[in-house]
Amino acid sequence: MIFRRLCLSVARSNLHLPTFHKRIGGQFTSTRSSPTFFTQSCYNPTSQKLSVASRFVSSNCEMGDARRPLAVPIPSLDKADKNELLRALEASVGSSFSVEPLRPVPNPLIIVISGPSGVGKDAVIKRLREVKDSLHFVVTATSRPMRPGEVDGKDYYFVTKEEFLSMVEKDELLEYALVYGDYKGIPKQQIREYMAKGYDIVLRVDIQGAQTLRRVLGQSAVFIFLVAESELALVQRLIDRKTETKESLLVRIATAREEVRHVNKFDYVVVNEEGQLENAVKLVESIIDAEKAKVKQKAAVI
Ligand SMILES: Nc1ncnc2c1ncn2[C@@H]1O[C@H](COP(=O)(O)OP(=O)(O)OP(=O)(O)O)[C@@H](O)[C@H]1O
Repeated sequence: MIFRRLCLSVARSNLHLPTFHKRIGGQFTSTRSSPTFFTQSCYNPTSQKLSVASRFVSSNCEMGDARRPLAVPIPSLDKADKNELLRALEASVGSSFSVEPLRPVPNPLIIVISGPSGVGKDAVIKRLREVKDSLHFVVTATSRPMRPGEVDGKDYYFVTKEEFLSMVEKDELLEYALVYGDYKGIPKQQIREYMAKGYDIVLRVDIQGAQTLRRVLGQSAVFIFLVAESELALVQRLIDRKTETKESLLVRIATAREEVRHVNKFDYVVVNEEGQLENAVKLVESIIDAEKAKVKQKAAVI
């Protein structure tokens, strides 16, 4: 009888080998252990007897797999050495504890930062650059003249109108627009390259650009609308920047009035309050962190 039971155990164990999960190149694979690797026994609470199928897993247990008490002795928790305890627990549950991250690898994220002229998009991005290193800030191509202090290839790619139109022709831009008489556009190749390296991508666009990107990317990107605490604060900021003529100042103010109405097309709104740049940056960081922690990840394809 005992011999028959042992044979049954052995035969069944070949169908119920413990499965070990390994991750190779971002994919999960399952590997079955060799039947000689594993030792487990089964406790029969009714008879108080142990039936041991040495060196094999027995599927002949009468209790649920996860909760059944096992014959592998677990040392006392307050006295045992941690490694010894871990080994005993592994033997009891039937597999070694994996060091693979339990969180799935997050997809690269595209973050679109937009808002009216003068609200502080550049200022927020400049600070984000300093505090968060997993981000790639896409360098926009523009046909507008360089402002004092700006660096070609860092702040923008400064190109002529002809060069810009040639990029449009070759479909090299994700989005482009004519803004206050100058072209601005986002090179696709740069995004692809950095997403492939695992970076999250930050795009800085005006409202017009954000609307186009929403059409192109839909819900596959995160859209953040930056606002000042009031219209007055925004105008004062533009005046203080001293980059505008009287005419362009008036155009920017009129445009800003229209633009704030588009806030409901964005996913998040962040107030960049006077003297509180740091708070705005922190909120943008938190938005990115929360998006990266989402179970259902966005998956942008450029
Ligand atoms: N929280 C803040 N408090 C005070 N000043 C700020 C704040 N944020 C930005 N500024 C200043 O406001 C001015 C406008 O900011 P910035 O140039 O970053 O705006 P922008 O949205 O990028 O404008 P544009 O779209 O016209 O390029 C700058 O002089 C900047 O230093």
